[in-house]
Amino acid sequence: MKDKEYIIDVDHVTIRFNKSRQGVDNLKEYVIHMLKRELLFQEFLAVKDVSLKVKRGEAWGLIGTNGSGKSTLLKAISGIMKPYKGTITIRGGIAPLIELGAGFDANLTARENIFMNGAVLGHSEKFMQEHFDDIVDFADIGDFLDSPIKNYSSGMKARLGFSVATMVKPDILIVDEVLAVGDFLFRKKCQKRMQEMLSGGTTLLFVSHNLEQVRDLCDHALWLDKGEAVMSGGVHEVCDAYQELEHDINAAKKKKKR
Ligand SMILES: Nc1ncnc2c1ncn2[C@@H]1O[C@H](COP(=O)(O)OP(=O)(O)OP(=O)(O)O)[C@@H](O)[C@H]1O
Repeated sequence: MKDKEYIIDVDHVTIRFNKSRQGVDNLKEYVIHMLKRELLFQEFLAVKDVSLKVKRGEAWGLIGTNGSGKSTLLKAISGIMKPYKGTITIRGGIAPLIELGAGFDANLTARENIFMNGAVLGHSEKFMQEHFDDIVDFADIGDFLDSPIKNYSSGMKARLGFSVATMVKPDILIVDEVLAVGDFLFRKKCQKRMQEMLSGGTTLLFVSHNLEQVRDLCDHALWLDKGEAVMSGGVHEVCDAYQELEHDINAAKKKKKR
């Protein structure tokens, strides 16, 4: 297959952070530490030499324990951060739903935020007016439409974010754990909308600790552990292997406690 047929092509990507040993709270402290040469660069690789080739219309689940690099990889795919090594090629438009409330101004109301988000996404006011009722209906935020977002619960923020991001069918939808805060009914509603988008040809990258949801929605999975790709392939094969290991670790912990 020619590489061009991949809508997302992550090729041997490494992402590096600086974990300096000193906690620095302000510029004065920074200068003092720097002068004392205490502020050493401490390299930390959150993603190590990971490749991920996704074809148009595929749905990939990213799984792994806390801190395994899932969100960091998604941020790099969304263009929020640059890889230290390797390349990422994206052939389509992305709707990233990565951090709760990202893209919203906490001091503005939901109504104002919907229009502001639309403008950021390049939609006209007329277009937003046409879609406004659908967005509000799906988010089901009712009486809070004219309250500032800072007064919203995390579930309400997730509803609004999901509703805005999926208003127009994107080529690629990235959903990172934001649905975890939504209630059961809302999660079901989102799952249905994601399934409809998948049937319509959207490509999905989905991070969740809920493996049942991953199995339901995705056809492929990538398992990350401490930044490394442990396994990638069919969703059931990868989830089975991951759950087997989880089961073994829990059994070993129980044995140790006895
Ligand atoms: N801005 C940052 N600076 C330094 N280290 C970071 C930064 N962002 C993430 N990390 C570190 O990178 C590692 C991977 O984090 P990441 O959020 O990608 O993991 P994750 O698999 O999404 O975890 P979770 O399941 O808990 O959401 C963690 O050890 C985290 O502490």
